[in-house]
Amino acid sequence: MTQDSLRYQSGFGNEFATEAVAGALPQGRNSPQRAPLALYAELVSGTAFTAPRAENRRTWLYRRQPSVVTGAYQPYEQAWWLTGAQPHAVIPPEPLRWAPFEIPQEPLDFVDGLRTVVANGDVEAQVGMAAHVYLCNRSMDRRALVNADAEMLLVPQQGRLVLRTELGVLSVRPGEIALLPRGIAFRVDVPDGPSRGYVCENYGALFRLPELGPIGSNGLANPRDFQAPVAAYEDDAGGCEIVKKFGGRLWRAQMQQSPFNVVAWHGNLAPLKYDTANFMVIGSISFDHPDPSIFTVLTSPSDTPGTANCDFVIFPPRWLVAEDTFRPPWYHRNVMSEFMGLVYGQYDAKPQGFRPGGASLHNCMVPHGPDAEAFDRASGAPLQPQKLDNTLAFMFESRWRFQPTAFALTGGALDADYAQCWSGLADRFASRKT
Ligand SMILES: O=C(O)Cc1cc(O)ccc1O
Ligand SMILES: [Fe+2]
Repeated sequence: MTQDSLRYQSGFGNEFATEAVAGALPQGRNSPQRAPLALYAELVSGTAFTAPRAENRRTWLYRRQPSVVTGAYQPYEQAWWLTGAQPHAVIPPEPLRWAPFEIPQEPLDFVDGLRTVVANGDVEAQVGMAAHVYLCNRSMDRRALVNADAEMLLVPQQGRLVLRTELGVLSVRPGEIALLPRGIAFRVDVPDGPSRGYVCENYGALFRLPELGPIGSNGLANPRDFQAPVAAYEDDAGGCEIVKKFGGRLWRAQMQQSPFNVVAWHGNLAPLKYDTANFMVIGSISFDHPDPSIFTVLTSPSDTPGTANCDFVIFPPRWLVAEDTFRPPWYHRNVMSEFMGLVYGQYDAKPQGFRPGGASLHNCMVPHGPDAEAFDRASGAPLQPQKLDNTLAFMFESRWRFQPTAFALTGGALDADYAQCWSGLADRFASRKT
């Protein structure tokens, strides 16, 4: 499947309607006595039936066989994919950083190549999230993944992904992201070979676009730039292994048919892709460095207003024009916890040690900010308009502290010298000058 052959429908949370075969969608009702073309109707809901209308998400599928034909499940071993906070975990109280996570040589697909870096919350309480990396070098072969625990936000860093989902196909390259609803089967193909990226597994409320407040009715991520697939089904009857994440464990079952057998669907719960190049960036045009919340692409709210279960924030190419201002991020300690990754280029607060494919973690109240080199450069730079170009960093920000996993702490990528990047920040208090 080439990128160009794919068609998409536009809009975040829109009521989509799509059929791969004309006449497959029932008209005027969802569940006629006999669905057209002898298809089975199946409803999948992403919110409670009684969720407020503005938040309600569900989709009707018209398929060759309903999902119930999947047989019994057996446990599936994947020791690297972890879920939620562990009761007695010890969380280092200092800033952490990781070198680019290496893609192993051994054959690994998306499921087997997933490595949890940090996690928080409780999947049973539908609270919290995990940040993973995927490190894979082959496509999922006759295998589909169903995550009943969470929706998944994919941030490719190396290599394009072709995501075949029950609702159709998305092609997602680095710089783009994909949002896959809880419970919808998908397969990940890696046409470029060794592939790496980040995953936010969101156990909480569905990601949505942030309120715009005084920004008005336009800006940041515009709804129409989100793209949903059109219905597409496989004819293949060669069988398929379903790997299911359910209650923090993985399970497998063998299906005789492909789960990608949906001929038509309609509704507002759909996989989506989004090109971050379409993000309309707001910034300071006078002075001071604004809070990074202006860069929020998607937010998963918690039950406390304005205090997210998870915000997905990007730091895309943009102009810096603020006058009499230290332009990179200020030194700070935040109540929210920050997991960051870099898709490409350099991040202005950490021009060196933070590298594409790596990550950093600044948990609740852990002090951080520009390294000494960035501080010195930005303190003395002439404040001409400056384009921060060829760069894309991002942050998963959560109200819940992140626990790094054993893979994160002992897997070889941890940067033992991270704190050294601030050691050059000497006390230069002017009154001590002679
Ligand atoms: O720590 C970071 O690099 C992320 C970040 C960026 C910014 O511009 C302001 C605050 C913040 O936490
Ligand atoms: Fe920060």
